[in-house]
Amino acid sequence: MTRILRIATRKSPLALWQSEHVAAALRAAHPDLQVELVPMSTRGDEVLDRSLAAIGGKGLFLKELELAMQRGDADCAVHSLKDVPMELEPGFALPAILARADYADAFISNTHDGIQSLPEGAVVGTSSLRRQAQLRALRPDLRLRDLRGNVNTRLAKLDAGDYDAIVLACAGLQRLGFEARIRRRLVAPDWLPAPAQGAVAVECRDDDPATTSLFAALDHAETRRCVEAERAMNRALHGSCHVPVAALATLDGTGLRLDGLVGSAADGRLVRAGAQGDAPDALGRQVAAQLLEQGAGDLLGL
Ligand SMILES: NCc1[nH]cc(CCC(=O)O)c1CC(=O)O
Repeated sequence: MTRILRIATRKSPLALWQSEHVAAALRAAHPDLQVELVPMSTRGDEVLDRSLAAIGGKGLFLKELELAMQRGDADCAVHSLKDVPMELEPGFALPAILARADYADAFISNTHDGIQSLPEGAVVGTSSLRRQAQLRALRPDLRLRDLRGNVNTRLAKLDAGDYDAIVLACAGLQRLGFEARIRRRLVAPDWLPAPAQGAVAVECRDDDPATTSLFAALDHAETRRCVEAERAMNRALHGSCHVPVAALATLDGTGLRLDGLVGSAADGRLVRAGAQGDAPDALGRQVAAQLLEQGAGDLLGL
């Protein structure tokens, strides 16, 4: 009998793209498997009039999908890993982390080439405290305005003239065919992405070995090592995707390198740290300790 595997997914164009991407990889790895999407709405999608930081609560984009898995209405869920809380809900696991796409943030504008060439007092749209802190550090004069909604909505608000520029993740833009809108990739040393940005993860119940085993073929070991280091750093800072914490781990012949920063969205103060190592978890905790030594706790209100 062919097994049917149901993937719970949010309904945004990006979430659907990512879930289709996972479905295609699953079908390729398991030709007999019948894969279906179960599109659902989450609280993070529905509450658009307040910033995510203001709504608070972890896992705003996950809860409804997890309930569907617990009810047995879906076997797994697909997420942008950067939206997944550092501590998973008990009873769940991440059986696959797919190969990372572009990790960088993108500067997007119809009129300007980069952050430094924006005119004095220009209006930049982003609701991310991490992006706000880094913008303030580079350009204290900018006027930062909230910008919520899915990628397509945010681009439409830029085009409507509400902002001089906005900042979005390159990965989402590339996945949705908007690569041409990227005016500049924002990269180190000036700029770091969110922990796990650009990585897609599959979540399932941890008591479901039949589903878990299907995903072994999709897991990308190098990406997993990098995002584990980034998430371990954020976890040690008690971070979520709604705090001004940025991190990027890279792998080369000599091992892992992790760079992190913590900032203040209010005044643009930033503290930075970086180290090399082999064990992702220990490296993440080491860089977090260095950040705390330099005063990150004050910036995070710890
Ligand atoms: N918080 C929203 C979110 N979650 C994941 C992505 C796309 C990038 C990714 O896969 O990491 C985005 C949009 C954005 O930040 O521009």
